[in-house]
Amino acid sequence: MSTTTQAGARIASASSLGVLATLRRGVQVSPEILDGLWVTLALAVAAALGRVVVPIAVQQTIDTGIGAESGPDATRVAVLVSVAAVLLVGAGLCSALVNVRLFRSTEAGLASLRVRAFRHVHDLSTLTQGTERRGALVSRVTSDVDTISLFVQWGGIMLLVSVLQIGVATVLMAIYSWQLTIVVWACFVPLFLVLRPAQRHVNQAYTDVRARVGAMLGAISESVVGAETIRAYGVGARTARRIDAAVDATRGAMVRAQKLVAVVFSSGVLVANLVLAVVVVLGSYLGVAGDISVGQLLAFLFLVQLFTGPVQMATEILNELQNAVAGWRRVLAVLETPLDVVDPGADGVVSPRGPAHVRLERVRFAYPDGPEVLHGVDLDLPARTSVAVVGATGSGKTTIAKLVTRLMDPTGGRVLLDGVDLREVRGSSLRERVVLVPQEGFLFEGTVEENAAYGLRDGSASDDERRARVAAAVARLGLTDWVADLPDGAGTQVGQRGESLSAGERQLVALLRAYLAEADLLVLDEATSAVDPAAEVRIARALATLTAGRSTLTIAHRLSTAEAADLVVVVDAGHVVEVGSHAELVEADGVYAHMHAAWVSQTR
Ligand SMILES: Nc1ncnc2c1ncn2[C@@H]1O[C@H](COP(=O)(O)OP(=O)(O)OP(=O)(O)O)[C@@H](O)[C@H]1O
Repeated sequence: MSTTTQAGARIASASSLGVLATLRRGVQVSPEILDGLWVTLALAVAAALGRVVVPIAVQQTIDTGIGAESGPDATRVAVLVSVAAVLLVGAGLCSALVNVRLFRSTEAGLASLRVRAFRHVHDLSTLTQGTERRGALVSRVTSDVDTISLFVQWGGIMLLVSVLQIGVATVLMAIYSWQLTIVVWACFVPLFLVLRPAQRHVNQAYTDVRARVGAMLGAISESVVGAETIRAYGVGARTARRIDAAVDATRGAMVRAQKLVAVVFSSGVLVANLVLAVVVVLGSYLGVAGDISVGQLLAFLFLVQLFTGPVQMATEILNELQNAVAGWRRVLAVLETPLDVVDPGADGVVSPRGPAHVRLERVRFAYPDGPEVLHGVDLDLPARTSVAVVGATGSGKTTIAKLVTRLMDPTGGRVLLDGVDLREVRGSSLRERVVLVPQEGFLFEGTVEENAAYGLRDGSASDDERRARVAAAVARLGLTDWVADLPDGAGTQVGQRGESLSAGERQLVALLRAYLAEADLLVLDEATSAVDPAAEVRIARALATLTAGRSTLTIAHRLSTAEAADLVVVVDAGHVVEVGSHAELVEADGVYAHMHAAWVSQTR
């Protein structure tokens, strides 16, 4: 047994790009974030410049107003204060505008990122989706995008303003006293050097946090979806323990990340206070020596605070940045996961409607990371024929059905629809011609009628048309009595996932849906859930009408279905071992004949 390829791409836990490459790629994916960036930047520069108004005003007021050589000059003080007030109001306005503009552009960018990530998740085959827990996948499109939004709207602008503020403060400080400026930088440079490796640890810690949050959401959503089974088997305590462990792991990861951030933050505060003390002492000496005026020293102290503020904030910004980069990496990993079932789109062949003929040629298949489960299957399913696939559990029947409906592609060989490889058929055309009716059709919250109408291909049909077509299908499948007996007829609510209906009723809705789809080939995974005899008769009658004159491939769990089929295909451990009519196969006295004999002796 040799497997050359494997089906389904795995969704990586995170993209492997570095911080800058992640940001660059993130912006490429959501270019709306950059909309009007230059104006926003100009406003941010104005807002940052506004921050030095106070130190300059203080210095000017003291040195040239109050402490003027010719005595205090009240007019000059008044002018200085008025100009400073106007500039401060202007800077405040710029700052508000920056926030509004950033909020608008990032929300637009992130909304489109969410939509794109969701579409991509949707386009991934069920096989690829299955490589990650559903809840964790949802968290990539929701909470991971939120972390990006937090950073871009707050951290991003703070980063920008901080860098500008440090630059402007440095220039002004150097004008007042280059000696003290060197001292300030000399104290902060080591801090920057320490921050760099710390940043890598914080980065790792936040990647861990995002992964744990995803795992936690996965565990929680699984326990909500599987609530009935959990209750039925009384495994609530075990499930609770699993969730507790996931919550605890998330808490642990967060605490670890926050501890790192706290250490970095405290060292920033410590250095900032140290610098202020050093500047006061050295500044006093320089003042006595006549190298700096009182106004300049006071202004310098203000500037030191302007300088240290962003440096301390840098740790918090770093925090947000790491969180955002970790989130961005996880979202990008989804977008970078290649589609394994690629729709050729407009380049694809439009398969003409009419009786469908399917051929499988040397089809091989292996699930991701699994052994080969189909070993070179050859099969011819003529048009307008009802085919029943039978075989032991795990023999590969469902796998064949998924390949014929192109929920996944074979890892070897090809599946042909009217002579054309399914990989070359346009997705919309394939969906029009081939419909899979799963054992348990998923019902959406809504009415019986709305759920049946999911089968309709014409999305533009009006409500009245839809209602009329559903009613016609109900009549055609002989379900008028059943619908009339429902509490609100076709308008009866099915509840979440159809849980207000019985298993048999859910099957009827699924059959209505399949009938409305008007497919040329129906692939039916026969329901195994037992229903009462009356429902059984109703389902059988509806099925007979649904399949009449159509090509059908049924995964038969009951041999009565095989008895009624035109052709029976027997699958055993990934090989097709017999093909023929029921009578022929019984006559041949092979695998099928023995299965049938065993079944007859048990049931009749
Ligand atoms: N998603 C999956 N990932 C990995 N292995 C899988 C997956 N689905 C099925 N398999 C394996 O592939 C083999 C064939 O499975 P398949 O579902 O086609 O069997 P089946 O004949 O339809 O069985 P049943 O009658 O129980 O539905 C089995 O060994 C099964 O364990």
